[in-house]
Amino acid sequence: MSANSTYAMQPVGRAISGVMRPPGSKSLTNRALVTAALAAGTSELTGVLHSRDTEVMIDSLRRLGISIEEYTDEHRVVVQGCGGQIPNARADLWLENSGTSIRFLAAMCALGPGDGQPGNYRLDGNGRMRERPIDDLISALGAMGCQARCELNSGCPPVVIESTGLSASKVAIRAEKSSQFLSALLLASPYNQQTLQIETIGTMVSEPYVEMTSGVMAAFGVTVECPQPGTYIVKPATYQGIRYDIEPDASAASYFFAVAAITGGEVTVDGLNANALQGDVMFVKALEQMGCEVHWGERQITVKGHPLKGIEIDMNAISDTAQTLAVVATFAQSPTTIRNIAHVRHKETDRIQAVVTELSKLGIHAVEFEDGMTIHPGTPRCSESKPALVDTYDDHRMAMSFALLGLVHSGIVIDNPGCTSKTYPDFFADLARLCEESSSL
Ligand SMILES: O=C(O)C1=C[C@@H](OP(=O)(O)O)[C@@H](O)[C@H](O)C1
Ligand SMILES: C=C(OP(=O)(O)O)C(=O)O
Repeated sequence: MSANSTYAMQPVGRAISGVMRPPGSKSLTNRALVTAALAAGTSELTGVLHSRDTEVMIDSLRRLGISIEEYTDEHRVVVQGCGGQIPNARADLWLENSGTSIRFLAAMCALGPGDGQPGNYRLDGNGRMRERPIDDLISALGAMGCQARCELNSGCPPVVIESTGLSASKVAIRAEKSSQFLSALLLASPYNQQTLQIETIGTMVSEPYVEMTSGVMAAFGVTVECPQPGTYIVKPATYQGIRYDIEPDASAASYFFAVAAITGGEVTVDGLNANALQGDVMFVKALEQMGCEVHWGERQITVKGHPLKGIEIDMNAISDTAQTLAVVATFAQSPTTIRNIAHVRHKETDRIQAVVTELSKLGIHAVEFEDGMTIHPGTPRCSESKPALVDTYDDHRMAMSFALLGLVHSGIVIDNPGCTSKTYPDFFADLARLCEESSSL
């Protein structure tokens, strides 16, 4: 799909049922790539996501001198770890608009080449990335003994890191804008020269992602102690190369669960369960509150759609699914209010503003407030003969969530559908396949 194309959705006119397996988790793929790159020995990662966010990570790790073999058709990569000593002392890295990549790699670069010589690295991204904050992480890395700065003094990328390594016993990090700053520090922390105590300042957002980070680190042999909320202790250690299997992406799964919710069908997502490392599996609890039936299996989760009622919900912990829920909310019998997601204004776009703007353009009543939005039930003011173009703001989650509207209502056209390549290049093909297979059930 070219950047300028559009995708005209076709309403399905019936309940959609079926089984889906979304591609591998972006968050787990990018964590596992970093831990495998820093490990001693070889790692084999399976269930890997191949998308722009993981491509920029892999390309950057290679520029740092890490050897990575990709077997794209098998969703598998083999990584030769560097044991914590970055092979190349200089590199220019392009992270496009991948928050996980730029933040995790900034902390990794701060480890330097490990031979006493300074490493010199520059990390940059696209126009939107240059508006996404990173200064809280840069300050923490600076306090741990490296020269780290935002090149344009904007608090955002580009970032320049000069470092001979990290050595600190204690560091504080703000995690009110993004949990990725803390995750980045944790991922690099086993190679800090002393036992490191990290304290978070302020109220942390997106907390399940920090547990995910500890979970991946544990799989590669490093323990994160958490003696009390907001305190993390990591001892000097070396990740050990392993074979590691990545779960399907739970945020991507939210679109398929939503299909069941809005069409009254039954959709099963394979490869996820209540023990998943991804907090976003809990999106189905929001659907349950709205009236859906949820079955938690050992290796799958099923959502069955029923008439929906509006809810009040705090989505701080699962904010990547807030746009999905906002679209589902238009199908409910009463309004839904989503709160405590002010941090989503710093993502691929200002997601609160984008959702409210696009719903309002469609004639659906939606109200924006500082940390969330209220969505009223409604039907888009468009039809086959009078289609409506939904702006997606180069945000994959705007495209994937607003596509749902077009499964039920006529005339929904998604602008720049190719933006899903950030995390889910085959999204529209997979959605069409689910609908086709459902008709033959
Ligand atoms: O650590 C991660 O893998 C992520 C953390 C979240 O970001 P914030 O912590 O910035 O909310 C989430 O939105 C993002 O898609 C992935
Ligand atoms: C916010 C997202 O990504 P990132 O922060 O990794 O760019 C996302 O995938 O929704």
